[in-house]
Amino acid sequence: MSPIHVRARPGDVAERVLLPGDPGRAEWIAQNFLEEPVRYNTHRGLWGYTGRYKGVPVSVQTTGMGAPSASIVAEELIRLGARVLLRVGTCGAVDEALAPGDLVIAQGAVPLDGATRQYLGGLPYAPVPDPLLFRALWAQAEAKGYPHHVGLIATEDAFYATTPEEARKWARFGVLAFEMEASALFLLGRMRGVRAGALLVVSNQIGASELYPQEVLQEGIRRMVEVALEAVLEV
Ligand SMILES: O=P(O)(O)O[C@H]1O[C@H](CO)[C@@H](O)[C@H]1O
Ligand SMILES: O=c1cc[nH]c(=O)[nH]1
Repeated sequence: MSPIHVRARPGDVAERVLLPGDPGRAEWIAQNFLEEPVRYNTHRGLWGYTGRYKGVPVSVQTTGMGAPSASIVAEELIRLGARVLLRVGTCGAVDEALAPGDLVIAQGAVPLDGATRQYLGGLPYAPVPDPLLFRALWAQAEAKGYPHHVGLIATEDAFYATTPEEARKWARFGVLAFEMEASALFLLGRMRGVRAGALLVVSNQIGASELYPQEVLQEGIRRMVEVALEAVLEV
C-alpha cells in the first residue's frame, strides 16, 4: 500500500533523497543530474523522481513549502525506505556577509515553526543535522571552492511575517538565514533514526519584495546540487 501523500511503493524511492521545496527544482535536478530518472509521484504537486548518480540510486522529492508539508513527506519517505534526507533549498539572508547565490550549510536550525513544536510537545530541543552528512557537505563545498557559510539557520512558518528588524534580533544569536523546513527534518532524522541535513542557496534578503536575479540563483542552485549529490554518496 502506498502512503497517503507520496503515492509510491517500497522500491520506488532510493535510500538517498534530495529534498527541494519546489517541484520545478525537483524536475530540473532529475533531468539534469540523474541518469534515467523515473517520476514516481505527482499527487498534490509533490513530484518525486528516482534515478542514478554515478551509478548509485538517488531520489529527488519535493517537500512543498513549510515544515507541516515537509514533515509529512519525510515521514512517508522513511516508510518507503529512505535513509538519507538532504534538503536542497533556498533561504533569506539575515547576516550581511551572505552574498546572492552563496551556499549555507546548516549546523543547526532554530525551531520557530509549529510542526517541530507539535512533535516536541513543549520540550526544549536543539534540531541539528546528522554529523556525517554535515561534514560531507562542508568538505564538498570546500573541495569545489564554492562560496559557503556554515552556521545556524532559523526555520519559520510565516514567510511574510519576518521583518528585517526581527531578523537582526536573530543575527545577534548567530542566525545566518531563514527558511521553512529544516528544523522538522532534523528532528525527524533523530526520531526515526535516519540521516538528515540541509544545504541552502541565498535567494533574497529578509523582507525584500524580490528574489535575487534568476541567473544568480540558478548558478547557486547548480552548485548546491553538485555539492549535495557528492555528499550523499559519502554517507
Ligand atoms: O526554495 P525552497 O526549497 O522551497 O525553500 C524556501 O522557499 C520557500 C519560500 O519561498 C520555503 O519553502 C523556503 O524554505
Ligand atoms: O523563510 C524564508 C525563505 C526564503 N526567504 C525568506 O526570506 N524566508
